[in-house]
Amino acid sequence: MALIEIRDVTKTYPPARRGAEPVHAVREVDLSVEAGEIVGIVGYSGAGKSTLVRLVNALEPATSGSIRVDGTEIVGLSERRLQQVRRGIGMIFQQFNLFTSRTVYGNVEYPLVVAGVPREERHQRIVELLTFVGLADKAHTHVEQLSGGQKQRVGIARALATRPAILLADEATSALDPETTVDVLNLLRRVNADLGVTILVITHEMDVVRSIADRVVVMEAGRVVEQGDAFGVFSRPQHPATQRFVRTLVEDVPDERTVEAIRRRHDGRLVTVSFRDESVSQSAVFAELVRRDVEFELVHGGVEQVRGRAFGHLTLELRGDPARVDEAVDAVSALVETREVA
Ligand SMILES: Nc1ncnc2c1ncn2[C@@H]1O[C@H](COP(=O)(O)OP(=O)(O)OP(=O)(O)O)[C@@H](O)[C@H]1O
Repeated sequence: MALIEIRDVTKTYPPARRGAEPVHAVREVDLSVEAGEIVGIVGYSGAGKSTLVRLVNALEPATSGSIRVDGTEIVGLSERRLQQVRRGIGMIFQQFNLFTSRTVYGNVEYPLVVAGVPREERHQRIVELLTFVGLADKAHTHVEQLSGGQKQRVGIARALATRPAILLADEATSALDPETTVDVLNLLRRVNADLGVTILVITHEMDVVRSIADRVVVMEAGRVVEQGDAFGVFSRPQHPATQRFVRTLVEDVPDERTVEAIRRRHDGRLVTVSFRDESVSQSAVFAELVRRDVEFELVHGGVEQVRGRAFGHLTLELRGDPARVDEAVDAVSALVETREVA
């Protein structure tokens, strides 16, 4: 059985005032998360991501449906039992939510004190955690003196203190600069690989999902509109919301207006080459062109990597002897998906 099983879950908030409509924050969501996975949940603001996370860690009750965490049904569970379930779930936030008046040590110690861990054992655990997140030398620094990236490391150490099986990261890198984001994502990857923690990453940044998620779940207006393994979702996005997200990373095939603009500067034959299979490299495609003396220029698009596999679309202008260009297009079409641009 999956570590987290969400079945037909709906969360409806009552109308804010009389005569207003109720808010359907999460609607009929089905989602399974296997132990050891890193799952990225993406969606624009208001899609229902944070609400879904609050339902999973039982900060709020679902209106209907079933949520099982490690086999325990949490919908309708008593507060006392919910506390036990919550202990198995760590959480990190965009704004870190640390105690600013305490030291790094004090922040990581807090959940251990709450869990009743004796002082000596607490100390060992804190040293171990701070070493793991690379802050052993900052134990006695006040968190307000730390950089954003360091604060999130403290957040991660604190979230892991009681050895949860699940870590929920709600926009955990959204307040960080790109370089620090990479560091924190690398740390999360180690949390997953070395400690076996299952991670749910909630974000509106596709780049974050691309670099860390095994599986992607796309939400819109409270619903899960698409989900699948990361490469599949990135290389063949089906839902318009997913397509919009993927376009934030790589350009799609050119639309009509783009083609018009390209045509103003390029009168050669235009072909879009789509990379959706890691076994074919760009250089293999280019070699087919070069071999036939076909000159080519990249006029639109780009290729990105997800977990080491390339995806994306390149629109090329091809010039040369027409028969050789035909031959080259046939050869390239045998390798990858191609499309003539009218
Ligand atoms: N406590 C609440 N009471 C009423 N409506 C709420 C409450 N919490 C969230 N909502 C509404 O539910 C919808 C989903 O919000 P949610 O915060 O889950 O979205 P999100 O995808 O996490 O977006 P963001 O990243 O902006 O937080 C929104 O329309 C929001 O206004």
